[in-house]
Amino acid sequence: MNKKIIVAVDGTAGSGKTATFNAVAQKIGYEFIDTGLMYRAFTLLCIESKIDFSNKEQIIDTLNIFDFSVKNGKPYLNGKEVEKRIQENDIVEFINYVTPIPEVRKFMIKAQRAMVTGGGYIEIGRDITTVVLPDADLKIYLDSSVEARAERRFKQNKRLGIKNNNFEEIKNSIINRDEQDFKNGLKKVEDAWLIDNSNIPIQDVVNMVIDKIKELEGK
Ligand SMILES: Nc1ncnc2c1ncn2[C@@H]1O[C@H](COP(=O)(O)OP(=O)(O)OP(=O)(O)O)[C@@H](O)[C@H]1O
Ligand SMILES: Nc1ccn([C@@H]2O[C@H](COP(=O)(O)O)[C@@H](O)[C@H]2O)c(=O)n1
Repeated sequence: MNKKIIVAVDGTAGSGKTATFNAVAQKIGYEFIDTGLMYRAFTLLCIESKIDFSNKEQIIDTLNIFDFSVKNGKPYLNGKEVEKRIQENDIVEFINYVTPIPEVRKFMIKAQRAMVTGGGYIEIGRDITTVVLPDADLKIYLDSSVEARAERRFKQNKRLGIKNNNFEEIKNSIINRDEQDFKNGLKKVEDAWLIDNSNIPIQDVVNMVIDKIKELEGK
């Protein structure tokens, strides 16, 4: 019986981490953890709590009332399902106030590490290969051009009926999030497999990754 492994994935905003690795996890029977949902849900809680985002102490204090869970693949904030809400534009507008705060990252990293209790997990984010799961069996860094990412997000927002869907605003938002993510430590580590999917259909990326996981399971 092949042994399931731990897969850690980092990558730039909108590069396709969720769509690609959710599909991989479903096809091979792995648990899928999207750590970005936690940061988005926490940012929503800060918005709903009407805190002053320039006041770090208020953001840190909000951790005390932050209860996050995933049920049937959907994110829940303090018992309320928030899957579509946390993809709205105001989340991205405020998230860069939240993600650089060490106390917030420490809280999230502890929770994200505890979710992976052995083989059979795929965890995605910005600091998974570097901080959360540095000993993962397979590390992947997913990237695409800014143009490709903006185009995809624009089309995705249209499909989801997200309000105020503007291509240039999306492109600038991606550039700003990249800038903050790199400041927060996003990088391709030496032992990570770089996949640039700018011109690779998602299904081909899914198949490439599954082949690699199967190879490593058999070792
Ligand atoms: N290889 C690909 N070719 C074309 N479109 C893709 C590819 N991979 C993903 N997409 C599409 O790009 C969009 C963004 O993908 P996704 O939301 O999975 O990115 P992400 O990295 O998880 O984003 P975020 O960092 O904001 O959470 C989705 O519409 C997805 O279907
Ligand atoms: N491990 C992580 C995951 C995410 N972030 C920040 O949260 C933002 C939202 O994440 P998405 O994957 O849904 O885009 C993201 O832009 C990062 O700034 C993080 O810092 N660490």
